[in-house]
Amino acid sequence: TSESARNGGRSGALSPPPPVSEEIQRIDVNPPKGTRDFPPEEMRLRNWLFNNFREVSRLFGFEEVDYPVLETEALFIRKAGEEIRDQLYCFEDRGNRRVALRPELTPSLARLVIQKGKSVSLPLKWFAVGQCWRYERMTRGRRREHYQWNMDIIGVPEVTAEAELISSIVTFFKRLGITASDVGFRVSSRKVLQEVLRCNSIPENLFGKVCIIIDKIEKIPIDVIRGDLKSAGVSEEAIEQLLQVLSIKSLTELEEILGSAGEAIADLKLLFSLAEKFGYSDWIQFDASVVRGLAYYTGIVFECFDRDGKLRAICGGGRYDRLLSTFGGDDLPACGFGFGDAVIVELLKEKGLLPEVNLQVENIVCALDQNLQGAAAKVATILRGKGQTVDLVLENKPLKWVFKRAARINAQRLILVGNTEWEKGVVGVKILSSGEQFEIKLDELE
Ligand SMILES: Nc1ccc(Br)nc1
Repeated sequence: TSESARNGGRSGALSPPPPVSEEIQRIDVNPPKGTRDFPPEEMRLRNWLFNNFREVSRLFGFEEVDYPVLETEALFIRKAGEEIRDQLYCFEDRGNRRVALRPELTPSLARLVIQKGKSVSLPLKWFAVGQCWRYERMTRGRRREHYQWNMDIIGVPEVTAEAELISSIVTFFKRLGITASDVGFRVSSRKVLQEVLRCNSIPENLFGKVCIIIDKIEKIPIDVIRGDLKSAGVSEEAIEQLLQVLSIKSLTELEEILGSAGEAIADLKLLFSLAEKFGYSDWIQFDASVVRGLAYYTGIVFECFDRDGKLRAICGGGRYDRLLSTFGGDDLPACGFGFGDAVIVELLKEKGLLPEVNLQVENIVCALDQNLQGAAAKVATILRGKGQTVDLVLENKPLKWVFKRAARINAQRLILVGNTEWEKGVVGVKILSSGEQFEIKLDELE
């Protein structure tokens, strides 16, 4: 007919086939460079990890918060030469606003605390698990996103806050089977550097920049460190004193050099005595070379390392008492940590501690005849109403197929809805592990 002729010989077709030149190109089905998909198995491991983050946070009485992954770029513009700034995933949006995918969560926390102002009572104990981003120009194949667990205490100037945070991380490690033989915390205080800079009349506004330069001390040659410090405006004498304090190996030695009057010594001595009370003395050690790579830390800083020395820092944190005022808010004492989702998984693999997180369904429900699909749906609904997990077979499939699916989803029992049984008000049950088979009344199902 003329219609079928118009449709390339296919009668009834609604529209002509696309002209050959508009063939649909297959899109790249991989996620964007540096990002990950989480298919079911990977998502089960991620949920297991994040549930441990959340359970520890709950044990410590922390409240969960969250913020947009997209923030104004200004929140992350700091002039201390941090890597996190160099790799900011920033762009101009369609409203010509400068925005950025957050590289960390702490500035968002500071923004929300300022926004809440006097309406929140201190101390705040907040936690978040959020995706953070970076954009590295030369894509060394490194990831551009990861998830970070953060716990922060706002409003507590005492070192008890830092001691509590380290305790929460130790609690997390213990839950996963990680011990003080596997990992340790290197602890110091930036007040050590602050006291050296003050003694040498180095302007306070250089403090952040000096810390960022010193944080690279194990990654770049010492002469480059000296050069960078000199260019930043630090005197030769101050540079030598800085490098000297960084090599101090004990609190006793530190006290000899700085004297016992300074805040740095007092904070560190209190932290180590609290560690004793919390029961995690075996997990922490003083290490004057720890500065951490974020400009806003002002006091205690710590990072967790694997004792085999194979991995990057597992987590890190510290006190940041002056962050809020950098956003125009009133300063509040604050401390917190960030714990990424990548290195910890590498550590668990190393230690053989990755959990078996298999899919587990209690029931697979199947109609033996197509006319019983409604009955099967009713059985599934009854079970689900009792809190049972149910995989309902949605198509007319042979039993062989059903048994294969039952095995794949690791179902505990197969519920068969057949005509004869249904007329008697019962269903067939097969316990898949034992093969035991029986009938049961609908209202006795549980
Ligand atoms: N800050 C940051 C963000 C994303 C990744 Br991956 N690593 C560090």
